[in-house]
Amino acid sequence: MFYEVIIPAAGKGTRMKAGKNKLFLTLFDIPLIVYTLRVFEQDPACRRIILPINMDEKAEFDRIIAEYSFQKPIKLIQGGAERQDSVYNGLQAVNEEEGFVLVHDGARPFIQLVQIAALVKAASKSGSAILAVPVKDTIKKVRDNTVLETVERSSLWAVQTPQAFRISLLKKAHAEARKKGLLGTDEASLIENMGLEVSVIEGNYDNIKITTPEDIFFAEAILRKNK
Ligand SMILES: Nc1ccn([C@@H]2O[C@H](COP(=O)(O)OP(=O)(O)OP(=O)(O)O)[C@@H](O)[C@H]2O)c(=O)n1
Ligand SMILES: C[C@](O)(CO)[C@H](O)COP(=O)(O)O
Repeated sequence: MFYEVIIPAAGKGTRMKAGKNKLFLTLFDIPLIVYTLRVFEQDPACRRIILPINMDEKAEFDRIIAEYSFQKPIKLIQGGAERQDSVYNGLQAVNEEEGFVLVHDGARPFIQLVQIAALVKAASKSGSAILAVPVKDTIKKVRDNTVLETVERSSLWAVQTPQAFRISLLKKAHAEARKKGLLGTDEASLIENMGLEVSVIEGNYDNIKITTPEDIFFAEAILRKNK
């Protein structure tokens, strides 16, 4: 099953406190975004990469793409104010109506091909599929530094990317969200908003999103572990 992947890469990396797009930070001297791009470069099922970026950073992305000799088509497009806007803009570059599209955070460099294959297979059946891992911590709702309630942990999963969708379904969900002014933190929530089923495939805990400064150290530990 072939697919195109949208890799949102237009964020500011505010929580990383690096003063620049965290995707340009290096892990053992290689930019974070290179690790993510390499996975899809190596996946024969991936036909094309669509990269929503801040066009002010285009020269840096062009330099990285040239330096690391990516051969697969990578289409740079303008990202948006929110991650959802960047993905929406990316969808406008997906020409087909049939087939599948994946959305994967540029900030998740450790996705593995075997997980992508399982995800696409699940999406081919249900139309929508996400990777997630069971929550390990106790989760509580808190307000004003006071516990409101403890959330039953057995049904809680920490959601990751990629998320895989039938193209027509995701386009409809984004259009519906725009109409309703709905802003979700992932694509699956827009599908759920339409009352549609989303399959969940268990991923692994290595597939972290590099978000805050300590994640760089976790990332380098994962790279050392997987060498
Ligand atoms: N307007 C945005 C915001 C985020 N992203 C991308 O979406 C992914 C996940 O977002 P996140 O981890 O939140 O990245 P940032 O938005 O850069 O981080 P922060 O929220 O700390 O600023 C990242 O690859 C980021 O580049 C994007 O393409 N467009
Ligand atoms: C899509 C996501 O990675 C699933 O966990 C997450 O919601 C992205 O959140 P962010 O704040 O945009 O990084």
